[in-house]
Amino acid sequence: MKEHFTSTVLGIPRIGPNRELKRATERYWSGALDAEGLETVARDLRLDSVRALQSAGLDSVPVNTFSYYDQVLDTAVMLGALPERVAAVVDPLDRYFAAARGTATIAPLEMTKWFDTNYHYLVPEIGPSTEFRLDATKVLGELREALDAGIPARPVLIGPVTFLLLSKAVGTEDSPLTRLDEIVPLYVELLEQLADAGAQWVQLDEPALVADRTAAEISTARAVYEQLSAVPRRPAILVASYFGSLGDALPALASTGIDGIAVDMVAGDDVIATVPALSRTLVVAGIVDGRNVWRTDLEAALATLASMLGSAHTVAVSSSCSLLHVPYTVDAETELDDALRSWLAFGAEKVAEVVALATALSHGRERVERALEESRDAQSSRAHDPRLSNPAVRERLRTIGSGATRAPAAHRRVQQEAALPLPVLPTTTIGSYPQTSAIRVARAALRSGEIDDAEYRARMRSEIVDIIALQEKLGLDVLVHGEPERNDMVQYFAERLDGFFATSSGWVQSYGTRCVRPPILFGDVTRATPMTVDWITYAQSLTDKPVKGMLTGPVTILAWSFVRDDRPLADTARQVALAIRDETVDLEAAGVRIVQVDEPALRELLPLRSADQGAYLDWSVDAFRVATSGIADSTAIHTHLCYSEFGAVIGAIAGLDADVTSIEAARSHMEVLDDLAAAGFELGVGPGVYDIHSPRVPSIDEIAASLRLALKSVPVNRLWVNPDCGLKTRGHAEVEESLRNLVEAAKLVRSET
Ligand SMILES: CN1c2c(nc(N)[nH]c2=O)NC[C@@H]1CNc1ccc(C(=O)N[C@@H](CCC(=O)N[C@@H](CCC(=O)N[C@@H](CCC(=O)O)C(=O)O)C(=O)O)C(=O)O)cc1
Ligand SMILES: N[C@@H](CCS)C(=O)O
Ligand SMILES: [Zn+2]
Repeated sequence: MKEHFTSTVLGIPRIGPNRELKRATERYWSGALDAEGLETVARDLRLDSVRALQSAGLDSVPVNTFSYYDQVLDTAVMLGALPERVAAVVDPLDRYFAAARGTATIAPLEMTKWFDTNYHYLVPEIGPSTEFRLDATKVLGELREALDAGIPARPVLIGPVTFLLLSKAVGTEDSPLTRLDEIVPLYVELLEQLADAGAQWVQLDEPALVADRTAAEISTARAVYEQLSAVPRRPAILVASYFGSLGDALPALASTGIDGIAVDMVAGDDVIATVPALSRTLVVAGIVDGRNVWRTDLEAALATLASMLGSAHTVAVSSSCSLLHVPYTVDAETELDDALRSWLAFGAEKVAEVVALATALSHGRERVERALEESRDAQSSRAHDPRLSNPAVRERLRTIGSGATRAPAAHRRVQQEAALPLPVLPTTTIGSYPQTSAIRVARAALRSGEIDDAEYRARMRSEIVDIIALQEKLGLDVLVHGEPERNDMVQYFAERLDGFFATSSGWVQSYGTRCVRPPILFGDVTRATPMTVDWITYAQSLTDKPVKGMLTGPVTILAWSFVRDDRPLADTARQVALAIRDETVDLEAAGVRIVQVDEPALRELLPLRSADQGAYLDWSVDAFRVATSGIADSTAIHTHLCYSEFGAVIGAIAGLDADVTSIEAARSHMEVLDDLAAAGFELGVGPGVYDIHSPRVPSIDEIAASLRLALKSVPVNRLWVNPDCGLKTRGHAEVEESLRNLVEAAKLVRSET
């Protein structure tokens, strides 16, 4: 075995402790900062991060986990696999951003969920025109930068199998995986270049191996790593898995000549002792949770690690996955009470936990007695805190039981048409209108005390006046209030529910420069007072057209929060559902006739292994039904789904039993409609008729063509007309033009029916 290390993490956040990279990149895009200025910000952030990891005591430090946008896009650049359409952009940085975000004339790469996280990657397009060619500039640069600073740097790269499994075939039916024999030689060349540059170890990430894989795919992975490990001049190879168990891929990888395997001991349950070949390999034990924010129970972790050592393995301690998914440090949180603070570990605190565990393994637990004691105290404080348990909500849920349902859909439909007549092909939007800088500045001013609550509300009301006026002018049929008052569709609710607390600086990258501040769900969840009724009723007071109530569903609230790990997720989902149910009832009592309950993350939480999916779909559908079955038959429930390949959840979408489902469909050319029909879906549906992820304004003809296509799969009396998703990231001018065309297209197609 090559000389091994004892402590590491698989990756680190990169957006900057105060979102410095986000701000610098957005300034570069707007022309306010040049490329050199942007690179200076980036280099300073990289060096600060790796120096902090070294001084915290890690003896192997990941590098090349920095990215200007996304690590999968970086890998595509490294392999020469950008689509031909961006080649016309001469400057490499601008070409990179063109692939990520598109330009006025170039469509960007598709963006999709990174496994079951709230991070999104760009999907490489592999086809006949792809000519792979190695360009290792980025990784070699970041390696050199760290080595020059005296850091024991370990370059991190996406492995070849995962890269191709995450790519999509374009212009061919052949799976990208058939191109392995073209990219493996590039990885061989890369290993040689990294060795020459002084890398002792390299990390090749293969998270795709924790999902269900065929025997053929696993033996392909084995063959790849046999080939790579046979390279004579190379760094030691660590193959990293995360987000679940490797299962059969573990013995397959262990049988090759690789030097280390990282296993996720939080989300996975691989049993190291059952794979004898692992005794030749460094086992990098991902025992510190890289995805949630709870402090590690160090005693329990030490016991697990000791049993691995007992079975004669060489072990290094690590995070279970990259720390990209957690905020930088708890130290930045100024508004937490001491008890809550003591339960948490963000990025920096997780690194300290890794170091404490590794020190205990190498030098004995007495060296870290203080850390062990603090960990024990935190476990005990959390277990006994009265805020964690609310007997009333538990009792309420027991009485609701399972299987909450409404009357049959056909009956509801009659009631709803009588309560709220609408034209055929009703037009609507998904909820949010542009979150302008004026809105965010007002919110920042409220936080800093520069304006008071009354002034803030007045400003938001004035936004709502404008948004309602715009929709009336455009002639939309079902209006929304535009969500100006929401910092985020999950955080807004979490800030108003008991059982959650919000962070002040806990930013996590969602995609590109877009970040979220996931709230922390720590105790039983209840709703003290209505959360949205004032805003919706105000919007309704401004118009005779119906305004939709707008809520986020229980599964999405959980998916985009850090959730408690001391209760089953299914129970917590039902508690959140009850809070949303109470809100639907209050909206209805205030005269609202349509309540939309968004579940864009329904697909995201789907377990990666099919064996676990059925149980998840059961409880997630049940939670939605608990949330939406408290109202009269005459009140319509709408839902909205996006950001997904819906395949495995199509049946569940039907199971939600929402009266109308708006669903992302523009990019898949309405294919989802046939899938829904095949799953027996017979309710209202609003397939998105244009993609809101791009500033491009769709023409009337284009939208009309989408509607005609949709009408081949959905009867006219069930079809709604709406964009793919909310408009919060778009600008006012393009929104107005796009929606004008949407309304015109609906009129045109109505005249044809
Ligand atoms: C639909 N999506 C969402 C996901 N997850 C969520 N939790 N929420 C989502 O909506 N996952 C899947 C997708 C991902 N998509 C997006 C899209 C857009 C964003 C985004 O725009 N994020 C914003 C931050 C949003 C926010 O919290 N805003 C706050 C704070 C705003 C702020 O930064 N204020 C400044 C001062 C004001 C100024 O000068 O502009 C400051 O504090 O310094 C708010 O509005 O109050 C982003 O900017 O990244 C995320 C995911
Ligand atoms: N109502 C939300 C859904 C986003 S998925 C919005 O319009 O932004
Ligand atoms: Zn959406």
